[in-house]
Amino acid sequence: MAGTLPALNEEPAFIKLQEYYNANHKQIIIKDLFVKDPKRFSKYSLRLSTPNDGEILLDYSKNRVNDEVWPLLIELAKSRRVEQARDAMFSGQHINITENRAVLHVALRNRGADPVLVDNKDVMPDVRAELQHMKEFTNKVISGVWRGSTGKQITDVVNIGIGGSDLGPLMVTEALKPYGKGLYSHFVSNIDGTHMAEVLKKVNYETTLFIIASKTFTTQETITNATSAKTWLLEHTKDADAVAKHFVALSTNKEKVTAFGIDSANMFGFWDWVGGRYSLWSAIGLSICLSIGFENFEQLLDGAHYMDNHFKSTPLDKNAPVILALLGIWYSNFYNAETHALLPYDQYLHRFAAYFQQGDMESNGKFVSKSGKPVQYSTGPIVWGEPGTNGQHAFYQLIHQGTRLIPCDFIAPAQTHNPIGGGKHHKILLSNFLAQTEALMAGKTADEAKQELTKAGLCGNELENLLPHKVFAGNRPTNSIVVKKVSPFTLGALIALYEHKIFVQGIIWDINSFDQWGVELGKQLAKAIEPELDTCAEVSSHDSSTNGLINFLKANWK
Ligand SMILES: O=P(O)(O)OC[C@H]1O[C@H](O)[C@@H](O)[C@@H](O)[C@@H]1O
Repeated sequence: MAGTLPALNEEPAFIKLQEYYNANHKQIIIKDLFVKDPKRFSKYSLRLSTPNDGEILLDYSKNRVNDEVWPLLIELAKSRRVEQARDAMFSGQHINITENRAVLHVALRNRGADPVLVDNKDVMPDVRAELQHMKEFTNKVISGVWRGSTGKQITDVVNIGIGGSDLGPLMVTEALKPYGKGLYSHFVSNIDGTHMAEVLKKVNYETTLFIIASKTFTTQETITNATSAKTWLLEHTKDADAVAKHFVALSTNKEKVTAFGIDSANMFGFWDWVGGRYSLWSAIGLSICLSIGFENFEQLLDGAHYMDNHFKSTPLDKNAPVILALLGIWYSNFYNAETHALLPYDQYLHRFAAYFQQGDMESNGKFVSKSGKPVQYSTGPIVWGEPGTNGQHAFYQLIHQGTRLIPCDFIAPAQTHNPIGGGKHHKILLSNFLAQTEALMAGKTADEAKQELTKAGLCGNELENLLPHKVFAGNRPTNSIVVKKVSPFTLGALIALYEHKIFVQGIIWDINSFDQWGVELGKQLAKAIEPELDTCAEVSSHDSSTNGLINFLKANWK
């Protein structure tokens, strides 16, 4: 396990970077770096060959990084003991210190024969047994052997979960729709009854399977939604035994699952060393299996395992997650970038940014270091994004010409699943992806803009007034990640790439990326407020704003 680290801002490698930044950052102009170095692309890009799914290209050459900064960033990773921390995670040490747990989502996709030890016990036999259970169940449901209580084949699967028990399965199910086996997938997460009500309108009780996904099985939203689903089913069937045919649970909490009325034979388990936001590889992935079939789910695991091996065995300067992490640190901690955009040029990846909002912000949204002291530097960025080209017509204006620096990751597949119009759509999509990264980097100078305006027939005051609005400063950094196709394998690799990026950043910032105490306070207060909503009397126990809001709602909800 890595020893105690100095505060990041006192780390010699960090101080060196700070000095370098102070003296030189104004001269780091990406487009000039390309002119100076014809080999820049090959120097600052990686090609990872997968066994069957082509190459994954990571182009990080369009960044404000030169041959002097890069070694300093690598030195920072070394001095923060990233390699030792990585090995501590893979070897099952209790790196989640506030919950005293190992962090071993990598074991869930350990496709080799190696044991993975947690507290001296090999967890792999249990992992494999649970996968086998998922496989058998998936095959039974898809083939129609598993039937509803009235003997009809299951047609619809409703995953009821929230946070890590929703976002991963939802994102992957959407991303891998072309691999669908014919069942309709639905996801209910929000406590807002509208979410459940709208799904129930679409499904038939005789042919619907509800998957109750909750690591703790105590999450208010999920248990309330699950109870409403059960009530709905029983209103339709009047047969209490129907629950066994229409409800399964994914959880670490057998006691609560049984108390809810789900037979433990219909429960798929996992372990406390699987964090919610890293759990799609566990039983929480059952709705993914039911959507794309178990073999494709295994491909997803294989892709993640491939990236795990890359992360484990590649020197830091050629290590894709480390590279992404260091670039993020460069912009967050030196350029004061506050956000990071994830921009997939693939409609199937439309929930990718939402998924990594939890992955990144719940992991690295921390203000104290592992030792409990407030940090004196920025930690996790605000992560956001939408698929291209939609985002271009919404928020790219600010990325191109706003006052903030927004590092962006562009993610694109070389091949589409839907080559409609003879491939025309995909060609246009890809040209937009390429144009955006080029435009963000190169910008448009006042001279160039002037020439354009002159050509368009403008002159005099009219030209001079418009000119400043037509200038693009450029030098806006982007990474481009290109896969051959969004397949189960490449998606698995892509997710693991970002998981490990988040891990590396957490290590450099010296924070615990694996707890989430920040979600607790709101939950506690909501529990206290709920009974206050039951009474008619005006409330005066809070601050005047909260009292005012409660009393307004009470006066208006009938
Ligand atoms: O799976 P569960 O236990 O229902 O938790 C769902 C979610 O709850 C909280 O918001 C957090 O703890 C998340 O990390 C978690 O994913």
